[in-house]
Amino acid sequence: MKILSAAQMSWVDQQTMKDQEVSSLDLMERAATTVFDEIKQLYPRLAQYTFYIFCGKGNNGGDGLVLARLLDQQQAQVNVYLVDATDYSTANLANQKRLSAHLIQKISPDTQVHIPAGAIVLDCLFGYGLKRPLAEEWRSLITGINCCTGPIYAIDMPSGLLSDGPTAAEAPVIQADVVYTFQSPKLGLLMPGNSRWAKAFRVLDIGLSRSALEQVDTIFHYIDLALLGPFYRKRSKFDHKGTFGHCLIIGGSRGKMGAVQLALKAALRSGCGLASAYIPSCGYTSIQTAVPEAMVISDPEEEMITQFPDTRTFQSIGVGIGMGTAQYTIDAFKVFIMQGLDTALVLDADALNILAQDRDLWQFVPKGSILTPHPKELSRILGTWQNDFEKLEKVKAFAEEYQLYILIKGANSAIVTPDGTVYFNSTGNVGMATGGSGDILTGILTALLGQGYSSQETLIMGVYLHGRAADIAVQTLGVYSLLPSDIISHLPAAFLELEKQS
Ligand SMILES: NC(=O)C1=CN([C@@H]2O[C@H](COP(=O)(O)OP(=O)(O)OC[C@H]3O[C@@H](n4cnc5c(N)ncnc54)[C@H](O)[C@@H]3O)[C@@H](O)[C@H]2O)[C@@H](O)CC1
Ligand SMILES: Nc1ncnc2c1ncn2[C@@H]1O[C@H](COP(=O)(O)OP(=O)(O)O)[C@@H](O)[C@H]1O
Ligand SMILES: [K+]
Repeated sequence: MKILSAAQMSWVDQQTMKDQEVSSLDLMERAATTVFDEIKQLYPRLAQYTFYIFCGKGNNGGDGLVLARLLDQQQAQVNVYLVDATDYSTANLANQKRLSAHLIQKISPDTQVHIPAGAIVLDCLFGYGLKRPLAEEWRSLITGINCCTGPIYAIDMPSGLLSDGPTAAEAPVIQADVVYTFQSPKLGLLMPGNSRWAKAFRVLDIGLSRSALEQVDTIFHYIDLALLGPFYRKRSKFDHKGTFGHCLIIGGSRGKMGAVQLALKAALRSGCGLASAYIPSCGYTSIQTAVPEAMVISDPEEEMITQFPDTRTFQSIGVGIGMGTAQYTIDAFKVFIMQGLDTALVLDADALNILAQDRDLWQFVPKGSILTPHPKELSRILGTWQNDFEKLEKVKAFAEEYQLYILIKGANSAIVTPDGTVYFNSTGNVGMATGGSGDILTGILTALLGQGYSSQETLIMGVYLHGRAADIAVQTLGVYSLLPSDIISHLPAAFLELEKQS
């Protein structure tokens, strides 16, 4: 799914009116009705609820006015607070007239509101039309709304949050529990720094012109199952273990051997033909026992890796998890990386930490390799950033300079390719915030790369399935109790969904 900017949304909006011969008013009715359907599903007995609907002067406010009419028709208690203006949009004005006047109360940006307990707030002050951060005069209204005890649903965007650029931490912005955004996710909804304003969002299909959506050119994409379908490979009857690659996980140190176990199990659940590990010798028995399907080569040293194996017979190599940064390991890793390998690697954890200490090493990392840093590892590599948008630019520049694929891990993990394309993940949940989740991802990615998927395909598919397995798992286990190993045990269900869709 494409992620569109405000300007692109506006263009698609205009094209839709032409292509489908509908008016702005029709489109607004359609958009607001999709939100109304969602709200009705959440609160089937609408007549028992009170809604506080805050409307601006543009089309986002127009959506709010339509919603107010639809809710009023279902006997919900409706209170509309409309910002007083002289320049309402045409569709906004038309919808004011279609609503009983006694429901509307005019307010100004500095009005202080008090929302009673139990009321539901619909935020329709500003959508993608917000051009710059809201001025100070809006603070009292926004703060009043944010102080409500009930849920806040934002229409299209939380008001005050910019769709395409950074919003200052201290800016007045609505803190939405759920954002119902139209047709395409907006960048502002995906950035971790904006999470207190957009706690969750849902993309609602409002039937905008397919051909217009296809024509829009963007570097930003949102990963869904449809994106994986075209490159997912079905297996044939005569395939054998040699077809699916021999993957190697290099990592582990005394006390951190579990990382390698998790990665191996995840690799085996992700379809590799053969899986091997290279580890310090203290882990030999535990790995052989815990993962009988895997083969183990051990370093002469007990506690840490002091030399790297000959990797020429492996189709893919994942390096760094649980590996530690003992000087012997650092020295051995440097020799390994400086030999000039011709296979793309999956580099995580301590492999990244070692590389981060010596910028001269990056030139030796094979082109097309995959880096999977979490935020701390990323800052060790790139230094600091002012906001998520600047972080993304820094990652893009680095990915291009060294021709690498970089995954910025977290909620809505972002894949950045060497040509500057960015894919945001749509799966995953906070239950994954437990040590070990990343080791599993390394296993999945190494297995997919070894099966011949390109680095880009590996990342799109691996990151999606990793999160999807966790999403399936939390349906029965919940976010508090989810263990990284539960992600592995639910990988089959995630793969089955993909198999069915393809
Ligand atoms: N295809 C679509 O995308 C559709 C969009 N619709 C709605 O229309 C919205 C966009 O409508 P508009 O373009 O009218 O924009 P908005 O309603 O988001 O806001 C625009 C108004 O806010 C003012 N404004 C912008 N920045 C400001 C600031 N910093 N301080 C004070 N005022 C500011 C503008 O001058 C303008 O009057 C979408 O977010 C969505 O809710 C739907 O009604 C129909 C379908
Ligand atoms: N709140 C969250 N929502 C979605 N995914 C998450 C969340 N927190 C963590 N994850 C995912 O879990 C994994 C954690 O990786 P990482 O921090 O490297 O863990 P570790 O190294 O301890 O195994 C990443 O893939 C990340 O995207
Ligand atoms: K809004």
